[in-house]
Amino acid sequence: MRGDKPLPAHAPWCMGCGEDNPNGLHLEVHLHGDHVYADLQFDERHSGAPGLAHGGAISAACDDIMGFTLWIAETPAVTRTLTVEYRRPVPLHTPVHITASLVDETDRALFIEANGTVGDTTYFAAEAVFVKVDLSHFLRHGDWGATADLITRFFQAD
Ligand SMILES: CCCCCCCCCCCC(=O)SCCNC(=O)CCNC(=O)[C@H](O)C(C)(C)COP(=O)(O)OP(=O)(O)OC[C@H]1O[C@@H](n2cnc3c(N)ncnc32)[C@H](O)[C@@H]1OP(=O)(O)O
Repeated sequence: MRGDKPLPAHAPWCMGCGEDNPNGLHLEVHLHGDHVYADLQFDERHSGAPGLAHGGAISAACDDIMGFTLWIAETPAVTRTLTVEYRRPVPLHTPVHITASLVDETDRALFIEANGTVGDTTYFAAEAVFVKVDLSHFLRHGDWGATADLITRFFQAD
């Protein structure tokens, strides 16, 4: 059983967890046992209907935290499908606890679930399939320096 451990952001400008992205969600993700978690509050940068979080922002939070189960799976992978069930509207400036865990795995695919709660109530839940990729996936689209930084962040939490 792994202890509680902070994980590094995917990248400084990552919209989900990057510390340098002024409009990001700034997720601070921890590994705890067989799951990862973060506590966040949506604000006006993430609003949809007045006073409520945008569905896309909620989806982004799910996608990003699921991207931290890669430390559990110990493999790079990217989102192939993501389904979000929006059970209740999420008010801005409200503490949300979000968790994600790896529920199954094949040679190429990771099956991941996420859950967002306010208090004891689930406000949203998500399922995703991530497909394992090798590092060339990132090198094809990012510059070498940024990709090296990504790889360093991925392995520094070991
Ligand atoms: C340093 C690291 C840091 C890691 C840092 C990670 C950062 C994460 C950030 C958060 C997450 C993101 O935002 S990720 C960004 C959003 N996602 C993307 O940009 C991905 C775009 N899509 C792609 O690049 C591509 O479609 C891939 C790589 C996902 C897959 O391409 P492909 O390899 O040609 O795909 P394909 O052959 O069809 O499928 C591969 C295998 O997966 C299986 N598969 C595919 N879909 C499914 C499915 N729904 N359910 C079951 N299995 C499936 C197939 O059967 C196949 O198995 P078999 O027949 O081989 O057995």
